[in-house]
Amino acid sequence: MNYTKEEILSFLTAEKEEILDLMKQTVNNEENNTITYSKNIFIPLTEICRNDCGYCNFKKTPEDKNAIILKDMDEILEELKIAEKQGCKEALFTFGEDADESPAVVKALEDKGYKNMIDYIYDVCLMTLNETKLLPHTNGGNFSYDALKKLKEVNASMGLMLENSSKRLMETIAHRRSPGKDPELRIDTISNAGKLKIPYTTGILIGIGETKEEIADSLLTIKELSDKYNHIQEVIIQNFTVSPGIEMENCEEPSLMDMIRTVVAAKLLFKDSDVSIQVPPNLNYDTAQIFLLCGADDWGGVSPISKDFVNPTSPWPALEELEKLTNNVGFNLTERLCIYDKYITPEWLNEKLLDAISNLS
Ligand SMILES: O=c1nc2n(C[C@H](O)[C@H](O)[C@H](O)CO)c3cc(O)ccc3cc-2c(=O)[nH]1
Ligand SMILES: C[C@H]1O[C@@H](n2cnc3c(N)ncnc32)[C@H](O)[C@@H]1O
Ligand code: MET
Ligand code: SF4
Repeated sequence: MNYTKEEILSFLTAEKEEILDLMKQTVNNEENNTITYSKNIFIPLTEICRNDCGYCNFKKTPEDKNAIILKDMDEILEELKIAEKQGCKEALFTFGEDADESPAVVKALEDKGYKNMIDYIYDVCLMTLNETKLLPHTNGGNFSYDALKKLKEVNASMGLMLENSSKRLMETIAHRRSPGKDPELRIDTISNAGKLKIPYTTGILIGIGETKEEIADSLLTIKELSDKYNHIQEVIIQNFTVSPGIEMENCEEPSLMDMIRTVVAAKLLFKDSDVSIQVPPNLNYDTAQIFLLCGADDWGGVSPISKDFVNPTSPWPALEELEKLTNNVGFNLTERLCIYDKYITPEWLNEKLLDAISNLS
């Protein structure tokens, strides 16, 4: 639907009967009762990052003894093989942005015969396709048009969280040390992915100091990108989660009501667009079911073997448990690939990727 900013804002501030009524609107017209997830393995290629987000518990510096400067291909392949045995179908490569601005990473790349991070990521994804049945999904921050063009060849889908479209946040604890979180830059990356026809995942992070108006703007920004390029397969509504030691350790997590309102608003906005609304179950362990009643229809990547390195203190529910809690509120649970079915066509994928996908079934 095409809602105005005022209408979205009214969803984001709805109370009592009003929010219950909106929740009914999100679910009632649901043609099918299916909630999806992707069985994956999460592999961080590097923990070095040019940004330093106030909420981040992932990034490390080269001085950190345990930092992953650059994960070895052999090690990656070993992990992928274990994942394959467990039936995982997605290799989620998530890592710090522009890590090769750091001399420690440049050195590690040179030692392996690489000049830059993009060439390394490409070869890791290519290895994944050649040596395993898993499909790569890369989420590693902003990439240039040319880098995206290259990575498209070896990724079934890719992703980048918009986080929020507000420039103001660039002056706050959340993003003041993160040039890569400039919304203009993120919108450019997401647009370029659209121009290149890359099936794409994006979303917003709730509870990082944004106003409701800024949430409304962010959702409308994603809607505009989605309408223009049709490449947005899912929108993640992610709640900021405190973990010990982050700069925003003492900041408040978003309330359940605000998450409910945001999921409802996102669902209503994207209802006619065939775009999924994803809420990660591990960040909402006790309340996840409520979001299914607000129109969320995807749990995202769930891993039976790796942790969520971005939110390491939030373990995923076991798949049996996820199924139980999904069934409990009247929905079925179905596995999906990292690329949604409607994108599995030559318009979106090259032959190599189409072959890899047909080998899966
Ligand atoms: O386990 C996680 N998976 C995250 N994923 C993975 C995601 O749930 C799945 O890879 C996609 O749904 C594709 O199957 C992201 C993927 C993106 O493209 C962009 C952002 C994220 C964020 C997370 C995250 O914080 N934790
Ligand atoms: C991979 C994605 O994880 C999200 N992310 C980063 N740190 C946190 C946190 N503390 N809580 C929740 N989500 C977070 C960001 O949105 C990033 O883009
Ligand atoms: C590890 S966070 C996710 C990938 C990237 N660093 C970003 O914030 O967009
Ligand atoms: S959230 Fe991503 S971009 Fe921000 S510091 Fe962490 S790794 Fe870097």
